[in-house]
Amino acid sequence: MAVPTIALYASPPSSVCSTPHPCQINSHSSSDYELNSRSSSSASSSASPTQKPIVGGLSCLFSSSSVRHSSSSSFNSGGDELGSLWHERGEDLSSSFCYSPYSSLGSSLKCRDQSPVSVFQGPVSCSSVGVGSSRSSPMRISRERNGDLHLSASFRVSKEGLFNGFVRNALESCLDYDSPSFNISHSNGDSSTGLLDELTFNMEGNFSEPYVKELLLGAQLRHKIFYDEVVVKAFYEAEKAHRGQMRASGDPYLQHCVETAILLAMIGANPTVVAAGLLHDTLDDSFISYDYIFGTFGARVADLVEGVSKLSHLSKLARENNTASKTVEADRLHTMFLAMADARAVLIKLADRLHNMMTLEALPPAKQKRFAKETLEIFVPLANRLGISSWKERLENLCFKHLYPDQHDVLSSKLVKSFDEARITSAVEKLEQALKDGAVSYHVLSGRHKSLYSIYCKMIKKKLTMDQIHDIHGIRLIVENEEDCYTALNIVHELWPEVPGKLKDYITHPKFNGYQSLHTVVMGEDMAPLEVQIRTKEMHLQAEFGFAAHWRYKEGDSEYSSFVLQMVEWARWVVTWQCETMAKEQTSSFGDADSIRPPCPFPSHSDDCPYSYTPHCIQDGPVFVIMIENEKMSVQEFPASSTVMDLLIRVGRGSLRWSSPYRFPVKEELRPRLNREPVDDLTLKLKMGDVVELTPTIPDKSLTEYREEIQRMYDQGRLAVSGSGTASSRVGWRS
Ligand SMILES: Nc1nc2c(ncn2[C@@H]2O[C@H](COP(=O)(O)OP(=O)(O)OP(=O)(O)O)[C@@H](O)[C@H]2O)c(=O)[nH]1
Ligand SMILES: Nc1ncnc2c1ncn2[C@@H]1O[C@H](COP(=O)(O)OP(=O)(O)OP(=O)(O)O)[C@@H](O)[C@H]1O
Repeated sequence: MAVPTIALYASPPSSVCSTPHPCQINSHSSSDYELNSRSSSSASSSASPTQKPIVGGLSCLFSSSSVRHSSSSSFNSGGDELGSLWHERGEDLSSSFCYSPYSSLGSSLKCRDQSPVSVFQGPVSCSSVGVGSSRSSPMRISRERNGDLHLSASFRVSKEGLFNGFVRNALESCLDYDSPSFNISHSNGDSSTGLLDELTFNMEGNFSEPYVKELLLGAQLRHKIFYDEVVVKAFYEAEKAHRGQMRASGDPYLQHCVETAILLAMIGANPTVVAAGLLHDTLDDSFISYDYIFGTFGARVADLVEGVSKLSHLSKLARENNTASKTVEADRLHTMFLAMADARAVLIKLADRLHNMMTLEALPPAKQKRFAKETLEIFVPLANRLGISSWKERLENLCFKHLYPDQHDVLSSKLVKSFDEARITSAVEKLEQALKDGAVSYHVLSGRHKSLYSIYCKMIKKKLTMDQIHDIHGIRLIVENEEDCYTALNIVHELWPEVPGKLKDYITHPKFNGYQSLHTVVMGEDMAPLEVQIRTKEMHLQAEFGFAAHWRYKEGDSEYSSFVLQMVEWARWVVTWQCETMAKEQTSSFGDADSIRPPCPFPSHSDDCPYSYTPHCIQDGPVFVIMIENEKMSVQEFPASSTVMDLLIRVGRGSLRWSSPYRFPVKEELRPRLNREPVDDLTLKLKMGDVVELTPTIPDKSLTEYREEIQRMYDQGRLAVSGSGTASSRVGWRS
């Protein structure tokens, strides 16, 4: 059988996988990589596990046909062109896998009342187990030291164990994030429960179409948060706002809002965030105003929706200007996204994009590629930095599929044979028993499949065939102390034969970034390679949050300012806090958090704490602003307290003509615009995420004068008006 090769011609972002962009490697160059796989045609028809539609929490979504609403019209979102999409498949290939050691356990896990889960990338993650064999969710597996195997719940256990101390302290400093169900801010800054009364309304009769009710009931089946009064009310408002609007697929626009909100609920977002998720497009795409949302839901929801709208605007600007294709600017963009908006607005934007990517099929191929490229450049790094590994992997895999369909098909067909969920499950069980026998206690024992895109990047980066990648199946063990690491390593090597030359002792010889862990590769079941990582909880914290944080490791050799690091760290805390606290009722029964208390409590780290951050870094850190000059967009970095004048000076427009109070351009058209408003005061301080537009350089005449001149020319007959055509085609120069 002919061995297909991967043609390498497109570009994953260097900022995410520190892999050379495939586009930097010529197609069919010497670095073509053999996959030893079946042909891509057979790939596409085979039932690859990688081709299972992976929908995370969406696996038990009601079928779109049940809510299909016939209309041929489509609505184009203002904030994000993708807003006009919806595809009834609603799900797509992801190389995240759901594997369940006990099928009965797996099938018994219902999506209903899905517990919120932490969003952190880490040894374990979860989302609901698919209902029905063909729909599985991204999933990792873990075992606690008490031996209980957890699927969704296990995630909570490990994170609770590792981070509860941080979270508990974070709670005290982040009261701002309380659910509006209990605490809604009024415009005067007061908080009260007064609005709750207003929120009570009769759902019956509010919905003009039966599908609307079905949508809500479907969401409620998926997650109990959709019974929350604020969420139901947001659903109702979103329905009113988007009534009659359709996606390109012909499905109701509301469905996209609901699915975005479900994605958020599945990672543990609270009612405020889920409500904002439902309303996320209303400012851009409907008659609803900020004030209305503010008055109806309070400041928190309104600010989040506004934050998402701003992010949509910026991402559209970036997409149109291809800004994020430049590494430095992309990096600034990512930081700006995190810094300018509440991290939860970024979460909502990510959920919105994930659902849009899952339904990309409705767009023409050229647009699919454009959005996939932007997603890889902007949104995947954001998900990576926030530590939402399940979304990151799904976004990556979807981008991979649209940007490099041939490579994707080849690789996924190969993986039909390689991925073996049961292999990891059985390895986890075997090691667990051996650890018990050897009296080695542990905090977390977890396993994961490497994602399709991650495998692809690694093949390219290291010039490997797929068979040479040894960590497609991996398990990770977190133990109490260093001694246990080595004891556990011996146990692993007694269980399975070691692959020579693959043992790495980063405990005795830490990596330059401080990363510590023991790595070994063994020949596991069926003599397939299995990577085992063993570390202590402190080493793990360092690997997740410290200098050796996984997101930085994945982004490669980029240099980050301390500001960038602080922003990312802060955003990660906020997001984790958000999701952890929402799971309070779930977490109480799990784990002994105190046994793994982090070195110092969040948010007041000690000076030398490796996980420290400065909460108010925004005030001293640089400011990133979007500058649009001659219709070109760039992301500029300025020191704190810089003004509009500083920006003008940088671009060579800070001449006396601009700065003198007497010679400030009188004409509005000639003034720089700050967030769409003409600037009167050039000493205005720039803020993170500001958009500064510079008008075309017209040295002496204002646009008004030009208009007057054109009018004069017209009056003098130098401008001809043709007798036919549309208004826009009627005026032309007469030679
Ligand atoms: N967080 C974090 N994880 C790391 C770091 N370095 C390595 N890892 C993890 O350890 C795994 C294997 O790293 P190594 O044993 O050094 O292997 P390698 O030389 O990069 O290449 P392979 O052996 O081909 O995987 C990676 O896939 C990561 O999961 C780091 O600096 N930070
Ligand atoms: N052996 C393992 N057991 C459990 N989780 C792992 C293991 N190796 C990596 N992970 C986790 O799996 C997630 C996905 O990692 P991924 O496989 O994409 O990259 P990586 O293994 O960290 O790096 P690379 O591709 O450079 O080898 C990360 O959260 C990572 O920490």
